Amino acid sequence: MGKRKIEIMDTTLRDGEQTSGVSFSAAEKLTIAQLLLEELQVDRIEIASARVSEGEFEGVKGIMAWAETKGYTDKIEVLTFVDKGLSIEWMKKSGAKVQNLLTKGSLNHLTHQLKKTPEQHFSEIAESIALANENGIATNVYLEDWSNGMRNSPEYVYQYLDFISTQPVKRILLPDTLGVLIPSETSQYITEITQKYPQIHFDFHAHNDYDLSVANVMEALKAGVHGLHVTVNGMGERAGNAPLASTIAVINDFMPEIEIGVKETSLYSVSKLVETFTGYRIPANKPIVGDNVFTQTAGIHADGDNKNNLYFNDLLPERFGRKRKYALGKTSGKANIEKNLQELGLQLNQEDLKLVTQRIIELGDKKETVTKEDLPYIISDVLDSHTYQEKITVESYLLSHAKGMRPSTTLCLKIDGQIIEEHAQGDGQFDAFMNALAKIYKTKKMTLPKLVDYAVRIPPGSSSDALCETVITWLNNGKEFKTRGLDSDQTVAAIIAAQKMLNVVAE
Ligand SMILES: CC(=O)SCCNC(=O)CCNC(=O)[C@H](O)C(C)(C)COP(=O)(O)OP(=O)(O)OC[C@H]1O[C@@H](n2cnc3c(N)ncnc32)[C@H](O)[C@@H]1OP(=O)(O)O
Repeated sequence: MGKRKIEIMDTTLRDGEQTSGVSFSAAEKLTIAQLLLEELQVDRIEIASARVSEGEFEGVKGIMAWAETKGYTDKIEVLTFVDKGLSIEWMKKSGAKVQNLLTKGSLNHLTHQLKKTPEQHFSEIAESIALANENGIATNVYLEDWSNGMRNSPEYVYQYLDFISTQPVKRILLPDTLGVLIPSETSQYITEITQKYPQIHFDFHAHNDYDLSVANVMEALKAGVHGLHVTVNGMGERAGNAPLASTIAVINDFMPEIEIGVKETSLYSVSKLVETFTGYRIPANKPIVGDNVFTQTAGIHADGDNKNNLYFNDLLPERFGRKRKYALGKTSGKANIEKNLQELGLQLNQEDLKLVTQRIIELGDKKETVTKEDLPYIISDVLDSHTYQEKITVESYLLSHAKGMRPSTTLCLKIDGQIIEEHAQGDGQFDAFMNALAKIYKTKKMTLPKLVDYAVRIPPGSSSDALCETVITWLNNGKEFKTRGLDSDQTVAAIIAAQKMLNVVAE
């Protein structure tokens, strides 16, 4: 049996823009429209609600001017209202050619919001459709609140469907407006409708209020719908719509009877672009597109991947233009570290690997993850520290930094088994630390090297809580040398570097 072709309609630019706080500029709408249709190759897009604003009008006009040059005008839709021709007038001026007319799919909404009878509503819908036709505009109809309509007023829904099936409409759009359906109900309602009206094209429009949008989409497809509405990153009013990326992956992996034309490899880049335009951050654990979803954290998983990719599933990151990562942290084992070393082209012997692993676990106790970019710094830090014997140790310290007061440090230093405590102020916390150190060295009649340079680096691509590397250049008896410290706190990293300096000089 041949595959059943399904239309994917992306409504990021209409329902996705109903995410609280999100508003696309006309230029952003055009860029996203172009990517959706040409890069991802979705079948149709809904780009605006009519009459919303001047900016929205300009956005639609811009997209329609581009669509004309490409022959895409019948793929681009605008949500309109039953409003005595106001929406049609707006569409005409903008150049849009397909209206998605918002009509009432439940008696509750019809009675309480529009305060009309079904007969009045149907007559006004027929007028809107006729007017659209006269103006060369095709019509799809939304049955708003259709899912509650099926639950509470099914006789009205069927009365509506009997009426609309006599009208020149292209598609009927069935929205679960409030995201209240569970999969078994979706299956039941859509099966009833598609069997009763086999000649009609139905789209299903899910919302994610119970996190059931993709499950409902699967049931809707099995029950015979011909199209689906989705948004990039699952954006949309309240909990959003069915997310494009997971919907596509689920269809490709679990529904071999369905054919879709969307390109999986472009899902991630489009998702990131929409994230940038909206400022609406993708949760790290969002399937397919979240930062963490292709990262193995547990040591046993990394080990299993070394042994025949035991912890892979069918969602291979490369399908979506992404790469698998192995996190470094307290749940790491040697395998995680080896995987990262391979990527960096580095090799360690077993003893050094153990030391580096231990250090990463210690760091993981302070910070959730250590990045691959941290690794070279950690290696040089760990391998440096076991090249000399520590004769002098910083036993404890108290750093203080308060508004209106000079930074100060209380320091306990252990020199040849003896603990000495000093307190000093300074221009910053590390300066205060060095001043306390100088006092101790003066008491012990020891010479302290001079600090000649202090450089702080964070590994490239790191976030604000990343490890920080401090490299200090010292001058001792006319010779310069460097020590480095690594920690998530900059002052602590400098203190680690200073402790190394004390031991280098003491050798
Ligand atoms: C499926 C969905 O997500 S539905 C989302 C639809 N999109 C939007 O609402 C976003 C765009 N909306 C807007 O910009 C504005 O609400 C407008 C331009 C449509 C109307 O603005 P206003 O005239 O200020 O009315 P307001 O927003 O207060 O109320 C909505 C009006 O639309 C009416 N309405 C509700 N559904 C429909 C419908 N399907 N067709 C026509 N009118 C409708 C309401 O009854 C109300 O009319 P009333 O003031 O006469 O009682």
